[in-house]
Amino acid sequence: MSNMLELQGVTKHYNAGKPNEVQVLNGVDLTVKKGEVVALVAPSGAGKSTLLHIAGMLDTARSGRVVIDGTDVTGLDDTARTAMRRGQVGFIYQFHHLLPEFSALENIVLPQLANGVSQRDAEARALKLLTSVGVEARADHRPAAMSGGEQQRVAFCRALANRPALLLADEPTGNLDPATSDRVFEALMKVARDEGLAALIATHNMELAGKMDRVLRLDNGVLVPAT
Ligand SMILES: Nc1ncnc2c1ncn2[C@@H]1O[C@H](COP(=O)(O)OP(=O)(O)OP(=O)(O)O)[C@@H](O)[C@H]1O
Repeated sequence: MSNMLELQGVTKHYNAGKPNEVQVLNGVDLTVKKGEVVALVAPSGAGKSTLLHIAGMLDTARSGRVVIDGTDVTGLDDTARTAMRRGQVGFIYQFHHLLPEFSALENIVLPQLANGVSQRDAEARALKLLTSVGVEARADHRPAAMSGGEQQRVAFCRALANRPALLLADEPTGNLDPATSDRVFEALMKVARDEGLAALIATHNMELAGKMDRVLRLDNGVLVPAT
């Protein structure tokens, strides 16, 4: 299996050099292979979001290397990083961030149109994704007319709309009740498997973490296998 995401010796400090300096990442090494779903667990404030932002090129490390699908993105300029992110990375957050004035289907179609896909192909892809997570009956609903679990499944479809190779998720089921969280997670795993994604999923839920291929814990700024 090929490596989709590699972090080598990644460090991150906030307010570097100031009295309120916070050292969050102290040399993170990580490899996620194509088709592998990895759980990231840690107490609140340990640096999970920081790590996901660096892995997804939304933030930069102080030192170390980030390699996505064989490309070292560490030294890329903003334009190249944005292009790489749009093409390769899908994000899901705790809150869905769907566009409120558009339907579920349109929320998944729009990022594809922005990427040059035809309306017809974008709609076909959107419907296929909605069907695979069991919310195709809500295709014409706006986010406000869907349940939290449905909204989150749509957000998941949107993250996958442009066929990213890497999925990064920050507490994707953190806002849902346990039964809904399980359902959304099962859908997420199924599609991740079907599409051969590499995924790094931060969660506080150890039961869900245990269903992934590997569980890593962020401990004092480094990643260790969770026991
Ligand atoms: N822009 C910033 N400036 C200064 N400190 C920051 C900044 N962003 C995050 N931090 C600090 O860095 C640490 C890690 O934050 P981060 O959001 O990555 O943690 P987390 O593990 O995702 O937490 P949670 O589970 O609560 O979301 C925290 O102590 C936080 O206060």
